[in-house]
Amino acid sequence: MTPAARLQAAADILDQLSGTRATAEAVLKQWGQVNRYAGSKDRRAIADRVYRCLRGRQRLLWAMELGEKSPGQGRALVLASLSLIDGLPIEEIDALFSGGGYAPKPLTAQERERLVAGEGEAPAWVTTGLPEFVVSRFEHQFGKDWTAEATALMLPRAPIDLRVNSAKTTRDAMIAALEAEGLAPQPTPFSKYGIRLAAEPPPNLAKLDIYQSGQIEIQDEGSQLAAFIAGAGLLPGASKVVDFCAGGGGKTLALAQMMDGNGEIYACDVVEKRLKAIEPRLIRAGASAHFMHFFDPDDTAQLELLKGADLVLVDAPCSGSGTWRRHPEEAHRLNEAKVADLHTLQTQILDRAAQCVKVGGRLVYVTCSVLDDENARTADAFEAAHPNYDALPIHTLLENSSLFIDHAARLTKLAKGHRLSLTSHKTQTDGFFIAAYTRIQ
Ligand SMILES: C[S@@+](CC[C@H](N)C(=O)[O-])C[C@H]1O[C@@H](n2cnc3c(N)ncnc32)[C@H](O)[C@@H]1O
Repeated sequence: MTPAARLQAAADILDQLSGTRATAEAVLKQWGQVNRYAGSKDRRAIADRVYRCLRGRQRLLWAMELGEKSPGQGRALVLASLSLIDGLPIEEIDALFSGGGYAPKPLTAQERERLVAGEGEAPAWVTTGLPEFVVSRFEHQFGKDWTAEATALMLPRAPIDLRVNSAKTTRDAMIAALEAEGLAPQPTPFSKYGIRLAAEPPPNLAKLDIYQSGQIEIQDEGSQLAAFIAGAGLLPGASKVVDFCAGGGGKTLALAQMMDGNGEIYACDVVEKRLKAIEPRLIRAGASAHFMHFFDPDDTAQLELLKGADLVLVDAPCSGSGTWRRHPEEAHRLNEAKVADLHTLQTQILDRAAQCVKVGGRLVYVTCSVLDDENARTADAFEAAHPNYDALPIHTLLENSSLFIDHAARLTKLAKGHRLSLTSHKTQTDGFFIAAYTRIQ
């Protein structure tokens, strides 16, 4: 493909994305399957352009004087990205937008005028890339750090983190194996089982033997820490662990690793299809002895089966705003009404999950959101409604986490009592919120 044809493809994919709920990754993959003539270099260049446009979306739309819902955004985003992000002069853009062959149509007079005018004085929410309604929340939550927090969350491409399965191998062995593949792995700072790879060039991990044999899993360090903090000092040893919102099983697997073959883990979710995805992962990781369970929120008999747990982890459905550096397209699909609905759902789920913890047992609430509506506010609501739970200070968990976590003192400093927020700015992880409780009666 010519560079110009790649730009047209990126514009088409961006248009397709604005009319779907699918992730950018899925749309790009599907495009590659349909357009077989595109080689791997073409696909990489197109994906790179799409992500540049998604990360800079607010700023680029602003410069082209387009609103959130204006049609024809794909072409405008690509044009503005060439000018404002890549710094191409207008003559070079003209040469690419020639209209010949598979190249995009020539610039209109209006497009030319906007490109020449540049972006002018854009307000902060435009330059940080946050959705507009999130800006006041960030200002309130992070004070003077809010732009640094927003920029770290929205603009850079996130690295790829792996969790090493200690039942099968060691981190040193996996670092050596990845180096032998020509990659440049680094140990993550906090998780003792974490390895970090640069996002570029994207490594094809699924083809590696160490992946296929369950020695490594892809999991952000923040997600590893959430599981390791939840089980700190309790695992291995606890006999009944419930992963109440197990989804695809990222944290189930990390908990299984901590359990080291002891006890039973109940992986629950309301979406059976998601749970099914855990099975092959558990088998690959050598943790297939753990029990899996489909959970219907209206079925009290199922809830009975889960009661008496030593640990219940509620990795609740949330906006996923802490992962926007990986899924920039999701940021612009969120709105205030959805956030309010999520807060209500989270309090309902916590209320059910709390019934499953035995007296003396532990409940840990986790989100991959950076919004107080889903974090502090949901925790406040839970605490107000459950006087039978005491706050469990994060520092006591971190003091008992040395099997799994390094530099715990740095994390302790970030904790506020029994609550801990990880952010892309502060911990170079996806954004996570963790709140821990002990059931006292
Ligand atoms: C953040 S995701 C879980 C991610 C997963 N724990 C991991 O680490 O890969 C939240 C999950 O909660 C599930 N969920 C939604 N409503 C639920 C409910 N009422 N009870 C239990 N799970 C629910 C969703 O289907 C989704 O899989």
